[in-house]
Amino acid sequence: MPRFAANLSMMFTEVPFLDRFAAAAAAGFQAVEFLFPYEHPPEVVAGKVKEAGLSVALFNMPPGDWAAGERGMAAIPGREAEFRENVGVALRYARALECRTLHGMCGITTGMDRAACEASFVENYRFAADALAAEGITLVLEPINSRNMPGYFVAHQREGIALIERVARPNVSLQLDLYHAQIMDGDLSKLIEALAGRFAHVQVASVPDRHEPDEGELNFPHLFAVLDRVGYAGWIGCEYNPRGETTAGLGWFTPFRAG
Ligand SMILES: O=C(O)C(=O)[C@@H](O)CO
Ligand SMILES: [Mg+2]
Repeated sequence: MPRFAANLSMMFTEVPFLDRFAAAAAAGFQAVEFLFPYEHPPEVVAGKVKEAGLSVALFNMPPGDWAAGERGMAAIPGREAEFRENVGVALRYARALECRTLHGMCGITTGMDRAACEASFVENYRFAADALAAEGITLVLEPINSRNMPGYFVAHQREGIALIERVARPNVSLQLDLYHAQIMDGDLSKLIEALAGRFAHVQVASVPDRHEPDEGELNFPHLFAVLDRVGYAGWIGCEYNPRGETTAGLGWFTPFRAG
């Protein structure tokens, strides 16, 4: 049975960030994920998580200057000191939120020397993985489609796997976002089977419009069954932009609600 985490950066945006935890719980979610919690102190976010009785499935390490177009720095040569400092920041939040999976965004690497970017990525991910291992935290790498994020360091799932193999740390894994995977790779049933055991987090949204997983070119009941069949027992993040009001679009979730 798939287990879904509401993505609070995209869902329940009718209310301020700190109120989205209660809204997700009221809608029947038992877990949440979000991009960045850093505008609020860790203990404040942790209080909201606790009050709502939720688990935090995933969040991202600080990405640099998001408003200026930065999308992480794990693969940006020259930004190693900042990346490493951010490991400490993310770790403080992960401890407070009891979150065991962190996504380290890599950056836009257009025009940069690929070998230098890969070398920086491997060293940065090793550093982060070693720091997080002591806390039982897994670091995940997410390939992101080149239509929504042109120039992002990694766009294809198998490219992500090859990079993870180079990092060679047991607590580094793939974040399999089926929205990006469909756009860049396709053949999702076989892809999930081929990657089974090598992804630690899954995300979903319809393709091409990134809405609820009940429309578009993907057959979600089938894909959820494939994830079950290959033994994936982790969270599935609902990283979609609701078509309208968030709760009005949750019909697809009714069969999966707990209780
Ligand atoms: O865009 C996505 O997909 C994500 O999962 C984000 O964490 C990265 O922008
Ligand atoms: Mg994603």
